[in-house]
Order: sequence, then C-alpha cells, then structure tokens
Amino acid sequence: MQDIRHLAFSIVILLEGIVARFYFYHPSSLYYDVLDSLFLIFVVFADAIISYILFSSIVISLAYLLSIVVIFSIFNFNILSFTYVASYFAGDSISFFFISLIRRRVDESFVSQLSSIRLKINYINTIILAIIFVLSVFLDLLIIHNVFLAIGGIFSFLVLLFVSEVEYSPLLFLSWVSFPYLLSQIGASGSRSGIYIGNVVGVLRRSIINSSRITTNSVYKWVSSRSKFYLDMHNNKNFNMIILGTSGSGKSHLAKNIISNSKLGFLIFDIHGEYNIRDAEVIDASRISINPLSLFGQSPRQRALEVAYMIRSLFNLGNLQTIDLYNLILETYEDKGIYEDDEKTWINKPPNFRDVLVLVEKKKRIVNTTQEINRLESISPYISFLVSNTFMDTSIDIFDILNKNVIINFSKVTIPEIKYIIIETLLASIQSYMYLTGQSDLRKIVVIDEAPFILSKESGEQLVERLFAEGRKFGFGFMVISQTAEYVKKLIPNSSYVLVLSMVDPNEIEYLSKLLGGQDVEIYKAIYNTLQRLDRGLIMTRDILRNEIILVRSN
Ligand SMILES: Nc1ncnc2c1ncn2[C@@H]1O[C@H](COP(=O)(O)OP(=O)(O)OP(=O)(O)O)[C@@H](O)[C@H]1O
Repeated sequence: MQDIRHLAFSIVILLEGIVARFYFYHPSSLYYDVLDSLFLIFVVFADAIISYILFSSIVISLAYLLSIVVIFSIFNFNILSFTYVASYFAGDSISFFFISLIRRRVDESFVSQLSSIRLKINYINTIILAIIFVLSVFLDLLIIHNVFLAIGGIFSFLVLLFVSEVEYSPLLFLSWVSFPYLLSQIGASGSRSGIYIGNVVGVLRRSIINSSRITTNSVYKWVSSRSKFYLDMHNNKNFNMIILGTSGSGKSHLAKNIISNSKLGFLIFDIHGEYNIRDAEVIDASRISINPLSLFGQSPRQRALEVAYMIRSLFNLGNLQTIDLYNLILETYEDKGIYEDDEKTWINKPPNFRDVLVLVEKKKRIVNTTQEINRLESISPYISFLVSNTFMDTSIDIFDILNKNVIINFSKVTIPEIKYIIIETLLASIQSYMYLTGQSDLRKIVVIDEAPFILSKESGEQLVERLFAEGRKFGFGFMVISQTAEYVKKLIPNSSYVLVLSMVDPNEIEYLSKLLGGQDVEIYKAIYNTLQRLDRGLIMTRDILRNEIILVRSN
C-alpha cells in the first residue's frame, strides 16, 4: 500500500508535468506569463500538502520536492527557483501546522522508522549496488551531462546501503525521482535473520490515512508495510515465546510454521494429537512409562521435595501431608541404598511409588498413636493412585529424546492426573538435562501446547517459570501455547515474543491491549479494536527491534 501511494503520487506529478507542458508552456516567451507561474505555484503548493498527508513525514515530503524538480525539468520547467521552492515549503509548513494542531501531536514517520535501522553489510549486495551506482553516475555525467541527477544517484546509493535490499538497486537510475521512495524504505524491512513466519501486513502508527483493510477508531492506524517478519532469536534476551489465541485461531498452525522454518531441534508436548511434522518421531505417551522418583541427576532430597510438591499441587494436599510425603519418599530412597550425602549411591536403581506404599503399610503397623496412623492413612490413597504401570519404571531416555525431533502425543492418556505427572516429570528431566549438558547455543525448542493444563498447577507453573528463566543459558527455547493469557502472565517478562492471534474474551483483550500497547490510550484503543476482529492466521505482536506493534500474516 505504501508502495502504491508512492507510485500513485509519482504518476500525479508526471500528469501535472504533462498538463503544464500542454497548457502552460510558452517557449517563445522569456518568462512564463502570470497565469503559468500561478498554476505552477499552486501545483507545487498542493503537492507539498498531498505528500505530507500521504506519507505523514516532512522529510519524505521535502524529498519529493527534488523528485518534482526532476520530473518537471523533463517538460522544460525549472522548479528550482525561490518562488516555487517557497511555495512548496509553505504547503509543507501549513499542512504540518494544521495536522499537528488537529492531532495535538507532532508526527514524523520517517524519524520513527530510523530507530530500527541496522546497518548490515552484505558484501555481494554492496558490490552489485556499487556497480549499478557507478553505471548510473556514468550515465548522468557522461551521457546526460546532468550533475544534479548524479548527486541524486549518490544520495540514493547512500540510502540503499541502509535499506540493503539489492532488488531496489535499478532505482538508482531514477536518481531523485526514486529518492523519496528509497528513503521511506529505511528501517522498514526490520530484522532479516531468524525464523521467517510471514509477512508484515500492518504497522501501528499515527496516521491520517487508514491504509490497511483493518480499521481502528483511534488516531493510530494500521499503516501497510511489505516487509517479512522474522523471529530474531539471537538479538533477543532469550529464546522463549508465547502464542495466545482463541480456539481455532491458528495457534498450532503457527507453532508448526515456526518449528518447520527454524531448522532447530524440537520436542513437542502435543496434548490433543494435533502435530504432524515431517521427519519427527511421534511417541504415544500412553505406551511409555516414566518413574517420577528417578533422580535425573538431582540429589534425593531435591527430587523428593519436587515430587512431594508436585503431588501436593495435583491433589491439593495440606502442609503436613506434603511434609509426611517428602519424608516417606526420602526414606524410600534410603531403603534402596540412595543417600543424600553419598553421591556415588545416586546412580543406584531408584524406588517407585509401590516402594513408597510398602513403606507406608510397614509404618502403619509399627506406629503407636492413632494420630500417626491417621496421618499415614490420609496420604496412602494418593500413593495407591500413583502405583500405576506408567510410573513403575522409566522406558524412555530423555537424552535420546532431546537428541532427536520428537512429538509426544498425549491424546490417548485419558486420566488428567497421570498426564500431568508424565509432563511435569519430563519437564523436570529436561531441566536436569540442561544442567548436565550445559551448552549455550540455541539448539532446541520445546513446545508446550495447551499450557494452562500444566501452568494451572503451582508446581508446574514454577517449573516452567524456571525453564523460561534459565533456558537461554543452556540453548533451550520454550514455546508456550494457550487460549488464555491468565496462566502465562508470569512468563511474559522472560519471553522475547508474545504472538497474539484472534481473541474473544473481553477481559483477555483488555489485558493484552494494555500489555502490547502500554500506557498510551490511543494505542490501547487501536489494539482493542483490532484484537476483536483478527482473521485466522493474523498475528499481532510487538516487534522488539523496531519497537512497533505489527500485524503479521502467518504463512
Ligand atoms: N495461517 C493459516 N493459513 C492457513 N490455514 C490456517 C492458518 N492458521 C490456521 N489455519 C487452519 O485453521 C484450522 C485451525 O487452526 P489450528 O488448529 O492451528 O487452531 P488452534 O488455535 O490451534 O485451535 P485449538 O485451540 O482448537 O487447537 C486448521 O485447519 C489450520 O490448518
């Protein structure tokens, strides 16, 4: 759309030149008569106003003056005189003054774009650019003999070094004519490295014109853009991201898109059996067993604490029950010859919940008071529940899983508590794996779909928070997917990207509008409006590198 506006405005200037040539050109007269001059004064004045309204930028508008000079010179009109330049400046000043007054704010879209400039030298691009630049200057100086055009070529070349889009290089031949367009492309393309997930279809900016199909009732509008959007994992504080959206909004589709384009290893916790990615091994979670009492490289005390805490979160146990459970698990470790202060014993075969239950039964027989029996009685049903084939032994090797690309399909695990324990135990084992291997380059993305399932439990929430906080150091990125923002709030500070798809709940929309928009009421209004009406596959997010809110159409 931005491109169309530039094209349309250039055509308007060209038509003005044609009209002026046919109706107002008098080569016999030394000076144009008064009418001709008035016409040209009016034309440049109007052009200044139109260009400012179209591009919300004095810089781009002034650059168009040079473009107008060149186009009119083709028709033998010299606009580069005090009268016309003054008229153009007057047009710009008046439009700038009135529009700033109406909006009660000074806007300069070009300056806001400058914040996202990244000078990245690509040698091949620069060489191609330099060759075309030399050719264009050669044409201007030696064939057309026009120094003004050559200077335009030099300025356009300097601008293109920042735009670093080699496909624009033929525009160098147009000198000042293409200069405003090239200038508007500075910083417009954002990051060019990372995971490509789709094209930016709108950037939220103060604008008079709503150039996108999506309208807002705010002074902030979606200004169209034609850049690609990359998740830039390396220039961010961590590798984590959050995907939010109502049912059917395209969350899993987006996650698959990110995984497929990332070329990174992955492990997906697929709660509903929705993921099917080429070359990935699918493990049916109903056919695996994992012993939560395995130490996973931790000390028995640490692991006993984690397991007791997990069971407490799952069954809402009280403090006393949790402490009893912790002591029982620790004692079971000792029964199996695993001692806190003897690290050599930590590699011994771990106990399982049946061993804990046997200990409980043994204790029931030897304790003296009813109170002690009652305490044991109050936890034994939970331990009995956990004496399941799924938790007897560990049939999978987390090292092996993390060395491949794996989707763990939980759709056939029908008991939520069992599903929860498998997931939390696997996440705990990932944490241990990270500590044991200790690398730092990004190597693995772990996807947790339907995250509230795990985040709604205190122990699961704390574990995922730790993984989010520490993952980067060990080369792990976590992607959490949720229909609601409620359970992911604490993860947001440790996420590089919050990718929001269509939402329906007003409270959710309100929260996310504040999160993405910050304090500005007008930005809030624009986001609030838009979130209610996002099509499937349209993502709203904050582009951290450009510090702008953008709309991206997921591939
Ligand atoms: N960007 C897109 N382009 C084309 N099709 C899409 C896109 N996003 C989603 N879809 C399609 O829309 C349907 C729903 O998408 P998806 O399953 O990803 O939604 P979801 O948000 O994960 O839903 P749920 O929360 O119910 O699992 C799927 O058939 C998917 O192929």
